[in-house]
This record gives sequence, structure tokens and C-alpha cells, in this order.
Amino acid sequence: MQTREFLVSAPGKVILHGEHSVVHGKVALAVSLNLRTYLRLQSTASGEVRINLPNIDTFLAWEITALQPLLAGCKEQGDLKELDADLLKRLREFTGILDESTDTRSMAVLAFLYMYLTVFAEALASITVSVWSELPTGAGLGSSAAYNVCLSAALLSARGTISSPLTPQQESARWCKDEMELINRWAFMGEKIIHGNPSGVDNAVGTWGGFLRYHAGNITPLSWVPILRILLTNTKVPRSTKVLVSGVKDKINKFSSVMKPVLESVSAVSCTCEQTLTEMATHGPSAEHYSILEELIDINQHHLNVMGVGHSSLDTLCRVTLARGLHSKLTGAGGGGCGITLLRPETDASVIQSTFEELKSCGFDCWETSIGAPGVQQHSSAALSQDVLKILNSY
Ligand SMILES: Nc1ncnc2c1ncn2[C@@H]1O[C@H](COP(=O)(O)OP(=O)(O)O)[C@@H](O)[C@H]1O
Ligand SMILES: C[C@@](O)(CCOP(=O)(O)O)CC(=O)O
Ligand SMILES: [Mg+2]
Repeated sequence: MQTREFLVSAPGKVILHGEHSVVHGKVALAVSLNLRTYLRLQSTASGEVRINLPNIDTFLAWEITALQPLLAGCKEQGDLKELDADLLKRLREFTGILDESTDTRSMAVLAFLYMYLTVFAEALASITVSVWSELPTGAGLGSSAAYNVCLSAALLSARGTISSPLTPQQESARWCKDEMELINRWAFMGEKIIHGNPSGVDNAVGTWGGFLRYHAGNITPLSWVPILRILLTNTKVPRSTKVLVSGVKDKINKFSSVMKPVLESVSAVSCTCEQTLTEMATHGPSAEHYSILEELIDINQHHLNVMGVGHSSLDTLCRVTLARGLHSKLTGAGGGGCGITLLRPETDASVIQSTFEELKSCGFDCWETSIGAPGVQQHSSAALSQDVLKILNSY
């Protein structure tokens, strides 16, 4: 344990195209959001590990001496592709969290304890970890990935496995490429616990930030992509990524010859979108480019409905926005949660205002977002707003 206090943050994400298909090896395009999750880690002398998760009203502590026996017979973490199933089983027995459980608190606690035990396996440290997020939890904006990336970065740095990049002169700092790759791989373990079968796109965006193309574990930054104006709508319909991802898998198994072309077509949507964005960056954006982007959004939304991850609230979003010539699709796992609407550079403020009003009257939250935020960072307290510090410091 090298540090007494550690502050980190990681962004949420929006998937433009490729959610669900990306789990089955297809191409996805995703971009970081200006909404972040913040984590404070303190070393203590209490002999306890404590976690404070105010977003989900969870405040728990365990004696280190009670956790130690869980590590008996633990394997080396190896290439961080698979979870240690025996450790996870012991953890489930210890916490009383059942295999089929998908509730918010259970998933967050399991991911934390698993990561803590495996990172600190050689010498369990007495720490308090507090996490607070600007992201809605379980709404398709990658809150689980931002949570896991923060945990991974803070625990690995506190353990001394990776450096603590912040110098006294800096307000924020990032790790080197190799260390970021390690952060990403450990965060993926947390995603495996929360999602069951994650593609890795969300933790990649949380780690690296910016606009990414993700394909079968290969991450390509698309830094040249033109700035897009995106409206985000949270239908506030709760859903679990784990349940939705497993539903799509069941459908693929049941109707393999029907579903495989759908996944292939979504991949082609991602590639065509990438091509269009390249043309927009090279030749300057035109109305035709925007028409293509809009049609691709409509096509993908239909495909996602075919996969069974639509919801009547998302249909409402599409209908309300289309009535004003705007095109929307769900983002993330669907089944409720959030949707994105593409705005044109010239979309009039009055159109946006009336869209906001109608969506709000449906009970939804709606805002114009800013995309392309930096990935995981370490901060000094001077870098964080008073509001965030007040929450993190109150435990
Ligand atoms: N700020 C947070 N505090 C505690 N747990 C969180 C937080 N953000 C996310 N989580 C965990 O991530 C889960 C949500 O993940 P998921 O269903 O993948 O939705 P999404 O990633 O789209 O928000 C929650 O149930 C919780 O376990
Ligand atoms: C559905 C999926 O493509 C994205 C899930 O994102 P979110 O957890 O709903 O933010 C799953 C994945 O890629 O792991
Ligand atoms: Mg998630």
C-alpha cells in the first residue's frame, strides 16, 4: 500500500452502433460522455475494507480477517480473460449473493470484493473506497464500466501494481499505455461479474476515452471523427444489461439462421457509419451525409427491436423525435434505459426545445450531451468540484 488517498474518475459512454452485436464479435462504434464516475480510496488502520456507494444507498464493511480465508487456494490472475470461478463461488457463499441475482447492490458488491481480493491477494490492505457517479445507474450509459474502470485504476495504483501518475504540480494525470491496458483488463473482470458476457467495449471507452471502433477486442481510436450533436433521453425504465445480453444469446441459439444475418447487418451499419464519418471529416459534412447517418440509425433501431431489446418507451422516443424530423435509437443494452437522437448542425433551438418538452411530458429526462471526454484519470482534490468532493469526503 503506497498511497494514503487516491482520487480517480472515468467517463460513461454512448454506443452509436453495434450494441449486442459486439458481444458476438461484430463491429461497434462508441464514444465517451461528459458524465463521469468518481472514486476516492483511503488507506486506513481500521483492519476493515469499507465501501460507500451513495448512488445505490449501499454502505458496507468487512473485517480483513474474515475475508482472508476466501483467498485459500486462489490461482494467479494470469491473462485476465476468465474469472476465477472458485473464488467467485466462495464470494457468493460468503456474501449470500445467489448465482441468478442481478440486483444493483449485489452486482456492485461482488465486483468490488472480487477485484479487491484479486488485486490485494498477497496482503489484504485496510481501505475505504467511496464511489459516486453523475451517470444514471443501469440506463445504458456504461455506469458499470465507469465503476469498474475506477475500481481497477484505484486498486491497482494503491497496491503499487501500476504507478500513481499524478505529480504535485498536476491537477489530473493519466497512466502510460501499458498501465492503461492493465486497468482495462481488470475492469473487464468487473464487467464480467456485472454483465455475465461483456464485449469489452464499455470498459475500453471508460479507460481510453474519445471515439473508438471496437471489434473482437481490437480497439481503434477514431480521433478524426467530426463532432456530432447528440440528444440523450433517459426513459427511466429500469433494466439489467446482464438479463438483456443473455436474452439476445437465447434468441441467437433458438433462431441461429434468422439472427446471424441481423448481427451481420448491424456490423455493416457500424462500418457504413464509420465510412460516412470519414467522408465527413475529409470533405466536410453535407446534408447527404446526415441523411445517411439518420437512415442508419433507423435501420439499427429496427434490428435492435428484432433482437428483442426494444421497449415501448423507446418507441415513444423514436415517434416523438421523428415527428420533428429527428432520428433516434436505443443506446447500450436497451429494454428501456437511454436512447440517442442525432441533431444536425443547423437543427433549430426551437425544435430542440419542443422535443425536450414533449419528451419530458412523457416522464423522460432529456439533454443535449457533449461527447469525447478523456478516459480514466487520477486527480488532485483541486481538480474536482466542491460538490463531488463533498460527497466523496463525507464517508
Ligand atoms: N455509481 C455506482 N455505484 C455502485 N454501483 C454501480 C454504480 N454505477 C454502476 N454500478 C453497478 O453497475 C450496475 C449497472 O450496470 P448495467 O446493468 O451494465 O447498466 P449500465 O452499465 O448501462 O449503467 C449496477 O446494478 C451496479 O451494480
Ligand atoms: C449490450 C452491450 O453491447 C452494451 C451494454 O452497455 P450498458 O451496460 O447497457 O451501458 C453489451 C456489451 O457490449 O458488453
Ligand atoms: Mg453496463
